[in-house]
Amino acid sequence: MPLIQADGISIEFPLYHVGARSLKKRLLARSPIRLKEDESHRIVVAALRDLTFRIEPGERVALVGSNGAGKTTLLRTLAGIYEPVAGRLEVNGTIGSLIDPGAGMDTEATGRENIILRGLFLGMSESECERLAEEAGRFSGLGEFLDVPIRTYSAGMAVRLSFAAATLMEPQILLMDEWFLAGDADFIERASERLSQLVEGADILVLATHNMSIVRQWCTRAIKLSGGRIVADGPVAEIVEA
Ligand SMILES: Nc1ncnc2c1ncn2[C@@H]1O[C@H](COP(=O)(O)OP(=O)(O)OP(=O)(O)O)[C@@H](O)[C@H]1O
Repeated sequence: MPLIQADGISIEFPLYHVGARSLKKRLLARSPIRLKEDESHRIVVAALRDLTFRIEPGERVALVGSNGAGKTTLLRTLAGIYEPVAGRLEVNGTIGSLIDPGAGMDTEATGRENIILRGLFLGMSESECERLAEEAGRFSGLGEFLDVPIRTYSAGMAVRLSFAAATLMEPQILLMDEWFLAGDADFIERASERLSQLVEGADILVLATHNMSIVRQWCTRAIKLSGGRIVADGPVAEIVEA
């Protein structure tokens, strides 16, 4: 059964450039909450602090909170990109991740090659992968750029390809950062039907966003983060003011 269970998870990022004692002292004096010294005497950013929650099948969860609250860090942690320094995280189910465009892709390979590699990794046949790559190319509108290395893509082109790649599979758990919902109007219009299918097909949605109308439209529950902690968790109507 798809499920996310987090028990007291914390994420810290070491700031390697802070060597000088005077700078350390100044940083710690200014921000005693988010910045701290770890046991190896490194200054670290406490990005997520002691989070405990459980997400069951059928739940569509919005991660809300101001800039730097920890939303993207939590999404990346659920995707397995970051490892908690403390606590226990269990994520059961296949994951579809619309967090960082181009993540998990080979930048030297072309868009087509990346789609084919992903399909093969998912156990599809070569001919099926070829067909999906064609379809992804059509859908993303990349045209001849489908056959050039993705390191040459613009940010918008990388989003289009990542979106097409993510919709090739039907994940049980869909993790999404709101800027995947941004982009040029023409693409969003074409993508919206596919996005709805993707969301509807997933057992669990976790979406990080600042856009409260998207939260009301898509989500059933909201987890509000502030300073890396959970400060509220409940039905959207309770957490998000009208
Ligand atoms: N790679 C990193 N190295 C150091 N600090 C980081 C890193 N990634 C995030 N942080 C810090 O972790 C904290 C949480 O950042 P995060 O990007 O998760 O916030 P957010 O809620 O997604 O913000 P926004 O709404 O601005 O996207 C911030 O203090 C940020 O500076």
